[in-house]
Amino acid sequence: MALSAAIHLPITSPSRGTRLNPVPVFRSASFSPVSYPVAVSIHKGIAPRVPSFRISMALQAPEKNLGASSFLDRRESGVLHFVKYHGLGNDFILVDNRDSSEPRITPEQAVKFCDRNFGIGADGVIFAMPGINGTDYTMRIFNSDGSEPEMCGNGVRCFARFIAELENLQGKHRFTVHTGAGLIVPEIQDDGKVTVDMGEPILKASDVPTRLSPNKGESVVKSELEVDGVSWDVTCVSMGNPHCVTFGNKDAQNLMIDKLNLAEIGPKFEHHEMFPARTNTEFVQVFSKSHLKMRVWERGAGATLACGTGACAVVVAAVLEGRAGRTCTVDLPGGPLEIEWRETDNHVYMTGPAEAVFSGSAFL
Ligand SMILES: N[C@@H](CCC[C@H](N)C(=O)O)C(=O)O
Repeated sequence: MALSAAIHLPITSPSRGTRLNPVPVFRSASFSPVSYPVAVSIHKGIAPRVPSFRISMALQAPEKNLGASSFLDRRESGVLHFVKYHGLGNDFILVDNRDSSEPRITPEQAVKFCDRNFGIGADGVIFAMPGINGTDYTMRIFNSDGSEPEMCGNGVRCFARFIAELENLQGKHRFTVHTGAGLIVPEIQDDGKVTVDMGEPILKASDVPTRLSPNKGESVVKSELEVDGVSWDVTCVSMGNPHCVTFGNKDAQNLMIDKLNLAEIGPKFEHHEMFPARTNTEFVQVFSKSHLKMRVWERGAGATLACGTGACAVVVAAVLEGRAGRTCTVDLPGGPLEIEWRETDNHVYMTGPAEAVFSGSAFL
């Protein structure tokens, strides 16, 4: 006998301040001889303002003896609850790790979860951990290749929004976050955007690190770097993580960045012998003293739609090369970031969006 089944897929939009304790996507199914609601919660729309809607449909299901302990219940013990966020398309799996200073998953598992075909799909996994040295929280991140970078600009904006949801905070909020790049201070604005005090850029060549010889004090500014038979002009900046910024090469003084074959040239910069810790690379086009456009090849993640630390490094490099002022809009494939390298404290400030996309549970 076939049963009539009503399936409701509530795609909810909790109001601002709804606790976002990651909840499993899959819940047990309860059955009766006549109809059964299957509560498959797709936690889409964690962020406010995402419209909620409901899908109902009827289907014919074969009669089965599905007891209280279903396959999905049994798998509950071996799952990772997560929330997926993005900052201008640079996307991350956020994990509530506030009860432990050990990441809940290994770098190898992070590689699997970041896979866009065989996993959840992301540029990295970010762990929200207890603070140390008097900070509110610690942020750690694994790139999609499993390596662990010191910092992530778009990631820390997502991190701030994630913490606000976990802690049920509303409106303007500021956190102190310990990272591999030291103290980072994100502040959620009234409009939901996040402004981050990214600290001071590091310019000393050996600290970036780069093996290129310093040519401006201890820094490397508009130096020649041979990549694949082409001589590029590069400036090396660390925002806690290493960046190599280029505005052109000997053949093309002003890059037309849309024409670049990033997948071909990017890895050659990333693995260049002049960068002992590998590097992120930004290719930049200047529209005006306050408007730049960049594409990025990220260390450990490849071509991404945005890179926050990269946009900061680009403005620092543009100022050092005399191409731009200290306050710029930087266009990235995923959208714009506002960057200021403040003269008074030498800190770089980044402002941009961060959005929750969905929550779920992944099998470990
Ligand atoms: N996308 C990030 C940077 C993430 C780390 C980077 N891939 C590295 O290895 O340094 C950002 O927004 O800053």
